[in-house]
Order: sequence, then structure tokens, then C-alpha cells
Amino acid sequence: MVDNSKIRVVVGMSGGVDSSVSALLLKQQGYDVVGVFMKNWDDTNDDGVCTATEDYEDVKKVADKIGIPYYSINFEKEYWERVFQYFLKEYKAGRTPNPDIMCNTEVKFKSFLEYALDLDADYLAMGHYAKTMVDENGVTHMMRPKDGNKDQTYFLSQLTQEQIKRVMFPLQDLTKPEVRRIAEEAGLVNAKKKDSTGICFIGERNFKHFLSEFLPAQGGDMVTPDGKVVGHHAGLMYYTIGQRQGLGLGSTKESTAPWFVVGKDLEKNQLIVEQGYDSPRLYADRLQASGMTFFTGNPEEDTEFKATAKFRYRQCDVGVTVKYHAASKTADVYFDEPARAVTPGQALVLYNGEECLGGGNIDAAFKDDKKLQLV
Ligand SMILES: Nc1ncnc2c1ncn2[C@@H]1O[C@H](COP(=O)(O)OP(=O)(O)OP(=O)(O)O)[C@@H](O)[C@H]1O
Repeated sequence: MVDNSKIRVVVGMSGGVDSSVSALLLKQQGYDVVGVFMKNWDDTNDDGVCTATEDYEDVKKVADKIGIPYYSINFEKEYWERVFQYFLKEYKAGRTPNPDIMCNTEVKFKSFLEYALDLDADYLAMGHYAKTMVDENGVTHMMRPKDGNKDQTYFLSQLTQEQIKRVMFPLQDLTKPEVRRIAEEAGLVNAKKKDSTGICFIGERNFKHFLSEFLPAQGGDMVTPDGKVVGHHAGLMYYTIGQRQGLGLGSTKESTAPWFVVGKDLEKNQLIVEQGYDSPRLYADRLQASGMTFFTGNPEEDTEFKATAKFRYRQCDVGVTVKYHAASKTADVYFDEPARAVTPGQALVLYNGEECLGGGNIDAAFKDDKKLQLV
């Protein structure tokens, strides 16, 4: 059996079952394991209970059970400056941001990784469902994990080679039910703990209410694409392209079909709405993305290649042709078939079969070379 005892691995422990089982597996494999809990947000809830404190209690219990040392580190300042300010700026600009991606690139796999390396760690391990593979040239590739249903490569898509080569994902060949079973058999207190959902700093709170505490909302008209006023919106930032819920609009003489958000006019502060799921205004055949990052390093020259892509987290891959512009690190992505509700601010993520190639941020979507008025 290989001797891993000289290899130090810092495990990011959230108090959840995934990172707990990650720590357990590494310990069983003989690594020198250290658990670290990160506090990113002062999340005292409406009843005055700080969920981070409860989570850290779980980390302590699990670490004691497994027999590993543990620490806690505060990254509230970094999180506030690099993730939350970006989140607010994007909403202000009418876009729909993805703070989880930013949290990974700027906090979990940057400040936290640096902290782990300062603790003399050889690797940082996380309980994400993702997989890495090192090729014969020593280059690390990002792969889809065994559990396709939990696949988190979408949120990791903007990490670099420098970051992923120091990272381990111990759950890469396990499914979530298998992870829960391992936790139960090992008697971990959080074996049945509920999965976290939604944006971490909002938790179970009402999204509109949360956002209104940070950004002043300016209400305006809801209009049809030909300019007819049909209602009032509470602030453009509360709506996302393709959204149906919460518009409060009923049937019309012409149609009983539900209403959907099909655009935003920031200048006029108007929300553009239309009846019917399949509005042609929602369908794009191309997008532009910036800040493109490839796990194996960005190509130095302009390139064109076929791939599959996701434009949002829970979506089946679609076939695309990518034209990458090396100087600006931007890409034009042409879809094999028109795609619905491609939303500026969300991430574009590219795949080649089982491999996740990388991604960027969606800036604009087009149909027949005409830019859709989505922000
Ligand atoms: N507060 C935290 N401190 C340290 N590491 C964290 C923290 N939050 C998340 N992580 C790390 O990031 C991974 C993915 O985070 P995510 O929020 O997606 O959790 P999850 O899939 O619900 O996992 P878990 O069951 O471990 O909470 C976690 O498994 C853990 O390794």
C-alpha cells in the first residue's frame, strides 16, 4: 500500500456531509489530513441564530470522530469585496450573476488555497462533485464526476491550471447516495443533514427582500414588445430572462397563455414581457463571452473547434462551434440549434465528452446577427 502519510491535505469542511466524507476517505487513505472551516458571511438569521456557528459545531464533531485536527478561518472581508460587490454590480447592470463561480475562483480556490499552502499542505481537498485527471505530460484536466446529477463542474469552470493542479475531489467516483451511506456507516453526525440550496449568503431567505436591503429598487412599466403597458414591475433586477413566476399578469382577450420576461430596457427602466413560453425573442443562435479560461491553459492563437456547452447550471449540453479570440480572451459561440433564454451574466461552460474544457461569462446573445435586448 502507498504511504500517503507525508502528504498533507487541507480539506475545506463546511459541516455538510460531502466535505465530511471527503475528509474521512482521505484519512482512511493515510493522508495527513487537516480540516478547515471557512467563515465567509455573517449569516445570523431572523431568529438571531448564526448558521455558520452551527456548521462549525458539526465540523468539530466530525473532525473529532475521524481523528483529525481542525481550524477555522475568516474570509468575510475577501468574500464581501470580491464576490458580493461583483454580485451587486451585476444586478445593478440588469444582469443575472453567478456568485458561486466567483466564490470558487476568488475565495475557495484562491484565498483559501493560499491559506492551505501556508499550512504546508500539498493539496486542498473539497467535497465538490467533480473529477481531475493528470495526463502523461503532467497537465491536470477537469472531468465530469461519476454522479452526473450532482455534477458541479459548471461552478468550477473558471479555475486555472495553477488552481486545479493543487486540488483533490475525493468524491469524484461516488454518487450522493453512496456518500450518505459511507457517512452513516461511519457514524458521522451529519449523515442525514439537508443539502444546502440556493445562493449561500441568501440561504432560505426571500431573495427580493434580501436584494432590496442592498440595492434601491426602482419600479417601472411592464410592456409588450410593441410598447403596450400591461403592468408594473418592482425593479428590473428582480427579474431574469425567461422567467414566468411573479409577474402577476393574467389572460388577455387574445390569449390565455402565461406571460414570460423576454427582455429588459435599462434606459427606459422597462421590463419587456410576452405571452407564451416559446417567444422567438427568447431564442438565440449565438452568444458572446468574455473572460474565457481553459483548464489546460488558454490557446495562444485564435482557434475554432466543436464542443458542447451549458449556458446555465441545470441544462442539457447543446452542440456548439466555438471561435476563440486569443488577444481578448473572448469567444463567439454558435449553437447547432437555437437556445432559449441565454442570459447575460450567467456562465458559458464548454465540454468535450467527459472533459470540462473551461468557460467564460455570457455578455450578449444574438439571433440572425441581431443582438437580443436582454439587458
Ligand atoms: N464554509 C466552508 N468552509 C470550508 N469549506 C467549505 C465551506 N463551504 C463549502 N466548502 C467546500 O466547498 C465544497 C462545495 O460546497 P457546496 O456549498 O457546494 O457544498 P455541498 O455540496 O453542499 O457540500 P457539503 O455537503 O460538504 O456542504 C464543500 O464540500 C466543501 O469542501
